[in-house]
Amino acid sequence: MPALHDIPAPAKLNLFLHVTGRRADGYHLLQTVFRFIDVQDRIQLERRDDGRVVRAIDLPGVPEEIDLSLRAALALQKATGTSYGVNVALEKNLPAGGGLGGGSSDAASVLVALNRLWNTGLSRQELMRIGLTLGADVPVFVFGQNAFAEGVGEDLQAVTLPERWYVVIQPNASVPTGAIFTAPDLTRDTPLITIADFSASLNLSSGGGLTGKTSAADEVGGIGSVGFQRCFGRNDLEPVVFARFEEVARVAREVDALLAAGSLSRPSAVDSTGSQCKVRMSGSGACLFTEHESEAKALAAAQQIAPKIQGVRWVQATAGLKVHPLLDWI
Ligand SMILES: C[C@@](CO)(OP(=O)(O)O)[C@H](O)COP(=O)(O)OP(=O)(O)OC[C@H]1O[C@@H](n2ccc(N)nc2=O)[C@H](O)[C@@H]1O
Ligand SMILES: Nc1ncnc2c1ncn2[C@@H]1O[C@H](COP(=O)(O)OP(=O)(O)O)[C@@H](O)[C@H]1O
Repeated sequence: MPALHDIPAPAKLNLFLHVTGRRADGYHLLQTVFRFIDVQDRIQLERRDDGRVVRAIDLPGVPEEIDLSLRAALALQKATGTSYGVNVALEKNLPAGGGLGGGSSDAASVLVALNRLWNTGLSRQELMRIGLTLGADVPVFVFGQNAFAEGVGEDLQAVTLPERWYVVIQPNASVPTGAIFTAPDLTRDTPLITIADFSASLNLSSGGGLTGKTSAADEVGGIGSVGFQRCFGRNDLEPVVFARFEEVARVAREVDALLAAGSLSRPSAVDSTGSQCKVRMSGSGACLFTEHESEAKALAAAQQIAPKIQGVRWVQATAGLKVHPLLDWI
């Protein structure tokens, strides 16, 4: 039977995440930059002639009915009327519910790969539309490029990001996304920003900016123009998560203390006072990350964090990706 092996489903980070409003259906309007990173789930797909969608490997804690990799296959079947089915074997490496979009990425990779295996011939736009019915984070993984996102996360513009490495830290907590978005203390009125505002915060002197031009803000602020990137924006979900999950708040405090003491290999960005940017949460958490200018610095930081901060589930140094590995599959 035709099959596709070792299909990657990479994680994402939200470099910042602003909640700017709320729609009538309860979904929130966001502004965020999604960056793909080089840690991934892997998927094997075997085509079936009997139309069944079968899970070939159990995923503990995730029943079949909610498994986004299977739901994606069913959604593509429904949209195209294909008579094919598939065996789906998911090698899960990404922490579930970590704010790294693992389930969404699995769904996107299944959509893109099955579109090939089933010869269904849908366009990227059509696959993104199906993805959005599965979750707000799915379209960006089908889009395939690092992106500035608006709407509920589906209105995407590609961005070119500088080469960076990250340390991703998973505290011992699982954060339910829905409950964080409905929290009464979530602020939903962060002022809108533009891509140019974000671009201006990048290290333009190394050619990593989105526009390639030095902004007035860099020249006035000074720091952006001397080879540093400035901390940009914030994650509005962070205070809500920190107030409810003490473990996440504790790990963030302890990483920040290492940063303030200069014990961590220097991250890539600084704030307006010249201090290192604080550790930041991705999505609705619980994962936290720091950003670094080189692989060596990220590896060194990960090695320092792992023994000094007790009780974390996962610490990983990883590269930011230029594009999604399946970008040219559509
Ligand atoms: C917060 C983010 C940031 O990238 O990432 P994660 O933490 O999930 O990785 C996403 O917006 C999450 O996307 P995703 O996980 O696909 O969300 P969905 O399954 O569609 O929705 C989960 C829950 O979050 C709420 N939700 C989600 C997205 C959004 N823009 N507004 C919302 O209010 C939904 O109402 C739902 O209760
Ligand atoms: N294939 C999948 N992998 C991981 N989680 C999944 C999957 N399918 C459904 N889920 C459910 O989605 C929730 C969110 O998972 P995930 O997308 O990995 O994290 P997040 O949305 O925080 O980035 C999980 O808690 C789990 O119940």
